[in-house]
Order: sequence, then C-alpha cells, then structure tokens
Amino acid sequence: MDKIVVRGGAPLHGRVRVSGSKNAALPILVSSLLVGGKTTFRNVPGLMDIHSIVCLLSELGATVDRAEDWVTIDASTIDCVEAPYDLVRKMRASILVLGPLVARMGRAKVSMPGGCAIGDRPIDLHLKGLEAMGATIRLEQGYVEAEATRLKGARIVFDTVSVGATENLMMAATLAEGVTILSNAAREPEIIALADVLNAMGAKVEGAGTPELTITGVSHLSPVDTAIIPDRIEAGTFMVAAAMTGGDVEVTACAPEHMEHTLSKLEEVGATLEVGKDSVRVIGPKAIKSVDIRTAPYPGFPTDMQAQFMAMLTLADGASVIHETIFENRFIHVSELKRMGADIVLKGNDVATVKGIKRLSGAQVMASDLRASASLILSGLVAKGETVVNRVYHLDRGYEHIETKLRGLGADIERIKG
Ligand SMILES: CC(=O)N[C@H]1[C@@H](OP(=O)(O)OP(=O)(O)OC[C@H]2O[C@@H](n3ccc(=O)[nH]c3=O)[C@H](O)[C@@H]2O)O[C@H](CO)[C@@H](O)[C@@H]1O
Ligand SMILES: C=C(OP(=O)(O)O)C(=O)O
Repeated sequence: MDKIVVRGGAPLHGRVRVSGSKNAALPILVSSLLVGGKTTFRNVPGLMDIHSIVCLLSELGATVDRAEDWVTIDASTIDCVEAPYDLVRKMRASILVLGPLVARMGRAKVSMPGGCAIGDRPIDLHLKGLEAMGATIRLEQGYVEAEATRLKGARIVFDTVSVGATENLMMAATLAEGVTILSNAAREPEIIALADVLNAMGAKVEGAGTPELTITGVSHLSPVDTAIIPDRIEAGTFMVAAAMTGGDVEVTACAPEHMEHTLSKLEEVGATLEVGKDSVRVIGPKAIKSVDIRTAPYPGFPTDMQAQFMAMLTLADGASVIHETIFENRFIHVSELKRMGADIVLKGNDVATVKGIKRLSGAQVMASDLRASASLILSGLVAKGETVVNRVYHLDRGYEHIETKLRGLGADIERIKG
C-alpha cells in the first residue's frame, strides 16, 4: 500500500483549487438510476469512492462513460438489482442505491454495509423509511432485500438526523405514488445539491435545506447535464493547512456559504480570512489560539473537519475541548497524534482535551480513516523531521491528488508507491 512522506517546516503559500464534493457526487451519481436516459455529471472528483460507485452502477447494468472530471451514466440499460458485498464493503455510500432501485425496478438486494473505523453505522432509518413507504424488507445472509410494486408516499419522522437516510428516501420518494414528508431531515449543502438535481430531472422536491422535505411523486424523471458543488471538507482541510503552518493560501473554486462554522472557527484560532464569492484567502496567525469544538449536523460544525482541527489545536496556546457528537468512535487519530508528541486526553469516546505544545515531532503513523489520514498529513506539515503516513488507502477515497496540491503550495511531501 502507498505511503505519504512529509517533511515539516514550510509555511504554505499560493493558490489551490478545490475539487467537486465527494459527498455530493455520490448520491447525485446514484440518482441517475431513477432516469431512463443518459445523464451528464461535471466537476466529478477523481477519487476511489467515485470509482467504486461507478463500478457499482456498471455492475447494475448502467452504461457509464468517464473522462477527466465528467461522467455520463445511462441507466436505461440496468438489468440487475444486486449490490454485492465486495463493492459495498469498500464504500458504505453504496447503500444509497437501495431506495432508487426499489423505486425504479420494484426490487433491490444490497449487501449490509456494516460498521467502519469511526463506529457502528446502522441503516435502520433507511429501512424504516422504505417500510413506511410500503416496501417489504428482509435481511438475509448479510443482504437487505427490499421489494415494492410501487412505493407509496408516507410521513416519515427520523429519530436522528441522517444525511444518508434523507438522501436515500428523497430519491425513492421522487417516483413514489403520492406525497412523502421527511421530517427531522438533514440540511447539509449536499442534500440541497441532490434536491436541485432531482428537480432538474423533473422531480418535485420542496424544502431542501430545512428540517422538513416534501416530495410529490412523479411517473418518470428525465436526463440532465449538471455540475457537482465544491467539496467543503477538502476546502476546509486546505484552510486548516494554511492556518496551522502560518502560511498565506487562497483556496479557490469553493463555496464559502457552505462553510460558515469552519470559517468562524478558523477566525477564532486567529487566522485572517478574506472571503470572496467562491474563494477564501487564509493568512495563518503568529500563534494559534485554543478553541472548543462540538460537532453537530449541518449547520453545526462538521464531524468531517474534527480531526483536521484537532491536528491544528495540538499547537494552540492553551487547552481546547473537542466534543464528537455524530460518530461513536471518531477519535482514532488521537493515539497517532500522541505518537507525534501531542498532549491529548480522552474522556470516554466523545470528549478530547487537547493541550497545545510547542512543536510536534515527525513519526511513522497509521491512517485509520479518511479524515484521520488528513489530520496526520497536516500534522506532518508542521512537525520536526519526517512523518510517514502509512495505509493511505483511506485518503484516496476522499482527496484528489492531495500531495500534488500541497506540493503546489510549497509543502515537502511525496507519495511512495507500495
Ligand atoms: C457519503 C457521505 O455523505 N458521508 C457523510 C454522511 O455519512 P452518513 O450518511 O453515513 O451519516 P449519517 O448522517 O447517516 O449518520 C449520522 C449519525 O446517524 C446514525 N444513523 C444513521 C443512519 C441510520 O439509519 N441510523 C443511524 O443511527 C449514524 O450512526 C451516525 O451516528 O454524513 C456524515 C455526517 O455528516 C459525514 O460524516 C459523512 O462524510
Ligand atoms: C466519513 C466520511 O465518509 P463516508 O461516509 O463515505 O465514510 C467522510 O467523508 O469523512
């Protein structure tokens, strides 16, 4: 497996362009299953997760064409309703095909995704929602089998805010008979992006971005040509890199309006921000100030930025308390950061107290999940000496050419093929 080697020290300078959003692209590519025709998606990031979802759609029989940053998908040719274990285990978002397949084909068989490094990640809300819409659900030999001649509109109140369940049921409801109301729905920019694409296809989705979505089912959807929104987590990762190295970086092709919490926390640590329409210039502070962070569903502080902020706060001028409220086990990076000299005390699985130190020291570290990988690279950028981040498989799921982009900003970073 590849490794990333980082030699710390250089403040980052220059301009970096953000790619299309992984978390928006995944459901939006899946939405092509609802359409009998060729749909074009632009600004699609070159990521392992995109490769995985494209493989899954091809396996289902869709005709997929991909070049540079665009993908066309024609799902009029689908002849299979099974998402096999080997594809689903690589990427949990594969569960998003469940709702669209039942809605379009009347049947789906999808391997249960199971948990992952950041905790148990159940799909009960996806299944309860489909059942409320009239689907019969069976769990057998590690697979979910769902069937419905035609899904029916229903009122669904989510017990917990779930991005994936909101997306799955929103897509399913577009072709259902009657009106579906999703209450306590997720409000992420990726939810709005999906609703916008569905509406462009002819769906009737109202209320995206609020806690209540109303979806009036239609008989069919039509192909569109659409672009994926910028990746707010990739953008945030580069902004943290700029701030913690004391650099001066303009992050371009981003959507600052999706990043309110991340931007305000960057200002709290002392960074100076110049926010444009689709760019943010980040000038790092002389000294990083400690801040407290509590992750929460959007518009709260994103759990997907928690590990990167923790890496920065290891160097703050005091103690910061970080509460992780979304995932049950999203502090695995703590033990690796401690190997680099960080002073972090964990209370249970959800509270970390980070006491700032003068400097981290380079070490061999192991990446456990996607954002943990990013936090270790960021730490390597400021550590004394060499940091080797092992098992970068996770990183490639969610960051397009991160080492090339960081090198463009002056970082001393390389990939060693393994
Ligand atoms: C591909 C994608 O978009 N991934 C994002 C998505 O993941 P994902 O859609 O998997 O995350 P959810 O919003 O569904 O999960 C939020 C919480 O709800 C729980 N839950 C979820 C579904 C369910 O049926 N039952 C249940 O209990 C989860 O275990 C978790 O504790 O949103 C997360 C929260 O912002 C992000 O960290 C991920 O980057
Ligand atoms: C947790 C993440 O992704 P996924 O839901 O695909 O595991 C992430 O993007 O940080």
